[in-house]
Amino acid sequence: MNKTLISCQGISKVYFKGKQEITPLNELDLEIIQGEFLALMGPSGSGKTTLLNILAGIDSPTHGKLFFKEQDISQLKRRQLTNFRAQNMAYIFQLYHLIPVLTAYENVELPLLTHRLSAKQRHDRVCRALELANIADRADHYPKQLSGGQEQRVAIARALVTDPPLIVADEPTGDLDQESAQAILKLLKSLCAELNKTVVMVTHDPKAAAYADRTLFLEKGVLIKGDHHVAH
Ligand SMILES: Nc1ncnc2c1ncn2[C@@H]1O[C@H](COP(=O)(O)OP(=O)(O)OP(=O)(O)O)[C@@H](O)[C@H]1O
Repeated sequence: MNKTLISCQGISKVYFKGKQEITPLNELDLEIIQGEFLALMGPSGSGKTTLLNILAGIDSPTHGKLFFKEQDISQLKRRQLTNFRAQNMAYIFQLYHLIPVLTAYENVELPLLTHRLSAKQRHDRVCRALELANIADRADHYPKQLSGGQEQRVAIARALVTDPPLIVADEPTGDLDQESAQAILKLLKSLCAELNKTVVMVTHDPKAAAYADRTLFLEKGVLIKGDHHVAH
C-alpha cells in the first residue's frame, strides 16, 4: 500500500485586482499517493497551473493547509520553500526550457551544481538520469540538434537527476507529434510504476490523460470529479 505524498486540505488561492476578487482555487481537498501518475484537466482559466504551482511549492495557498510527507509546506518561508523545492520536486515544461548553449549532459548536470557532490558522484548521477530517460546516446548534443521528443527526454533526465519524489509537468506533450507524445507519456508512466515517482501532469488532451492512473477535472477552481484512487 503506497503512502500519501501530498494532502491538500481546504486550499484556496485568492488574487485581488483592484476591488475585484479572483479565486482560481476554492477550498480544494486532495490526496496524492506516492507512485501515482495524476492528470489534471479542465477548461482554460480553471486553476490547473495555479494548483500545479502550489503542489510544487512554487506558489503558496492563501488559505488551507498543504502537507508534503506530513510537513505543512503552506507555512514555510520563501527561503525554506526554495530548499524544499530543491530536494523534493522538479518541473517539466511544454517547451522543455533547455539552455541552448549547453549540451544535453550539461543541461542535466545543472541542478546538481548546487548540491554537495564529488565530480564522480555528479557524473554517475547525470549518466544514470540520461539512461533512465533513454537519451544517453545524445549526451553531447545541443538542444537545437535534437527533436522535440528528444529535448523532452533531456528535460525529464534533468528532472530525475536530483531524485525528487515529485515531478510536475505542464502540458509536457503539448508541442509533440503523436508518436513522440506517446513515448514521453509511457516514460512518465514507467517512472511512477518502476521508480515510485509521483507525476502530476496538466493536459488538455484526453488521450494523454488516459496514460495516468487518475484524472482530476477542475472547473472554476473546484474539483468536479475524479478524486478517487486507482490501485497500481
Ligand atoms: N497572478 C495572478 N493574478 C491575478 N489573477 C491570476 C494570477 N494568476 C492566475 N490568475 C487567474 O486565475 C485563474 C486561473 O488561472 P490558471 O493559470 O491557474 O488557469 P489554467 O486552468 O492553468 O488555464 P490555462 O489552461 O489557460 O493555462 C485565471 O482566471 C487567471 O487569470
